[in-house]
Amino acid sequence: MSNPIFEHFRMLSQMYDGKNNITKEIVEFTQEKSEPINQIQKDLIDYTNSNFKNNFMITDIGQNQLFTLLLKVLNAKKVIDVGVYTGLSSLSFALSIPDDGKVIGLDISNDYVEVATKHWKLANVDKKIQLKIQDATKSLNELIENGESGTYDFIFIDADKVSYDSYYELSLKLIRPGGIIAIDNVLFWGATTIDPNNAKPEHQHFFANEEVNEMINALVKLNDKISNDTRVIKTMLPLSDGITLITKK
Ligand SMILES: C[S@@+](CC[C@H](N)C(=O)[O-])C[C@H]1O[C@@H](n2cnc3c(N)ncnc32)[C@H](O)[C@@H]1O
Repeated sequence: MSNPIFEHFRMLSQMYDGKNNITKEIVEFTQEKSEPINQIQKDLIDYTNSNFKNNFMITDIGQNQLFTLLLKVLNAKKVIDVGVYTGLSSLSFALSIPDDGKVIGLDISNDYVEVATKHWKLANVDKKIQLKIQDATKSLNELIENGESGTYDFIFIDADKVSYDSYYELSLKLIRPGGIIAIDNVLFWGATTIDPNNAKPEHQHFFANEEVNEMINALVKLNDKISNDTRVIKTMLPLSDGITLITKK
């Protein structure tokens, strides 16, 4: 897998390892002091890190600890995972919901299904996860057409950045009153906080790739839209690569 965009992302993720001026040691400290993840979650992280060059895509431990807490508080039974990858977020969701709960996992790629399902089976939660492999916008529209609007407790958005606005609008339809939508990568290694026209020389690398630029633009627009969106209550957390939590008014 020598996709040039992956190499660019790898460089960015290495440069911004101590994200948001919080050192790696501090981040690890917060994770150690939080609800522990289980051995299968740890194995899945290790397996992904050792076997996939695009391992920067996996959610981190702190995010999954947050999901565990939020799902318990919400008494969640129905969850949508928009962007499954090797299956960590779906695994965390499935572990946090009751036996009759369900996680709808949406991904466009078959490349990671085997790894994901293997770990879901090992954790004995595979029956709670329903995977749909096609464009996530199409899947979200299908859920709406199936009459599932207003029935989901939690929706995590972590797939194609340029499509985030569509995911957001469709999620607003699918989420129940009091449910939470979580949007990942809202900081994008800090790029969304920088004005490209006044970027310092050390930040120029963010805008050096057209495809990455398109993603940054989409995220900047969505961050602005959500911050002015009177339909919702929101909070942007500098956790991991930035995560915005949203509930409908
Ligand atoms: C950042 S990863 C998700 C990480 C995952 N949530 C985790 O916990 O590790 C993004 C995923 O979105 C998928 N993806 C990209 N474009 C998509 C699209 N248009 N529809 C559905 N999935 C898409 C990719 O195949 C990739 O697996």
